[in-house]
Amino acid sequence: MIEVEQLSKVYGSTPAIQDVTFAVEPGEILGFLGPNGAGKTTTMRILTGYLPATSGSARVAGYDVHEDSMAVRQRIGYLPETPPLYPEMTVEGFLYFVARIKGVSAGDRSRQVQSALERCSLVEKRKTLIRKLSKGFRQRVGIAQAIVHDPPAIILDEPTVGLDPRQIIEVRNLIKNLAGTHTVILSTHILPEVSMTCNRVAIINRGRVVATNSPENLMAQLNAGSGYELDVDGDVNTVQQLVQPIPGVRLVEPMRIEELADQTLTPQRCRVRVVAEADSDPGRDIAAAVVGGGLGLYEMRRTKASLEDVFLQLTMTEEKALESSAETELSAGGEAEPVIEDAPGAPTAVVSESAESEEEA
Ligand SMILES: Nc1ncnc2c1ncn2[C@@H]1O[C@H](COP(=O)(O)OP(=O)(O)OP(=O)(O)O)[C@@H](O)[C@H]1O
Repeated sequence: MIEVEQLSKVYGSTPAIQDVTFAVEPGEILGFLGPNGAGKTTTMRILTGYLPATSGSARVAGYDVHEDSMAVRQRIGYLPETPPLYPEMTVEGFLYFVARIKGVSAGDRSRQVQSALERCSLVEKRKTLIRKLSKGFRQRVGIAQAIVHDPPAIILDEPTVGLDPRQIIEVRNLIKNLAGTHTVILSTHILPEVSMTCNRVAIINRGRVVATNSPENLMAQLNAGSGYELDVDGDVNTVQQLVQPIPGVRLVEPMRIEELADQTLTPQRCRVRVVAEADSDPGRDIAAAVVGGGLGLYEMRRTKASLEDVFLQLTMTEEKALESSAETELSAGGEAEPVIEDAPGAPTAVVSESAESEEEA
């Protein structure tokens, strides 16, 4: 349904994405996952026909996004990070308006608008002015405008940013319900969003796709190690100095505030996550190092490898490879790092030779 091959975009002299290749099968939800600035929005905007690529090709339902951009726009629903809503229109009036400009025939409009209202749980708000809606409801209107013309493909860019936890659950359920009847790309930097909503994930880092697969296969493919969570009477730096050198330890990092169930931390106490190398079990040595270093160990528990571990492993692998490739290039002109992909890439026609900045199609 969606095929992206060797897609690149250069802004001025800055490459935003390079040789991005992936495919999304009909009915599938693909999580497009990457840190800030990785190139997600650039890829989504090329796919939706709003931005020309510098090279490579992308097709939606068989139509080239550059050559047949009108056909693509009719077959794709797009929720940008900031949905383009008209605040002075009612929800229903806005959806009728979008249906009309997306080419839904007059005879079908009423049925399609009603269907979008129902799918997005907006029936009770149909007569409400958009400016009077909460952010969560506005996001639903954003999704409703993306699906009102019943497109086979839907692209959602960071659909849950800024929502409260209850709204996040509702929007994720709504997205899951689109699977099967629609092909969805969900662009996000939120890892749990991908595990909860998507059957496949493409990880993008620094403009390059570094892996595409199901989350489970990615973990198996990379043989990601398990890990530990530690609650320590000591500061993070000291824990890192004690634990990082232990054989079998890949990474020691502080846990983020939102992952912590309580707020009992003081400057003298920290929680850290330790990611272990595959096929290693350094738990005993970690406990001994912490206690032997004079720190109190309140709690230590095993954790299973997560998508986050895979993400860290992939992005760290690439950063290390980039560093070593830069070093090699300085001395001898070396090769770039390998990437892990299940979709074979093939060189394709150049879409546009221009290296423009900030322009739109
Ligand atoms: N119009 C532009 N002109 C110049 N550079 C740009 C432009 N838009 C994006 N970039 C650069 O291209 C790279 C990719 O940006 P992009 O917005 O696609 O990333 P992203 O993964 O969507 O990030 P975020 O999650 O922060 O939105 C970044 O380095 C960004 O600074």
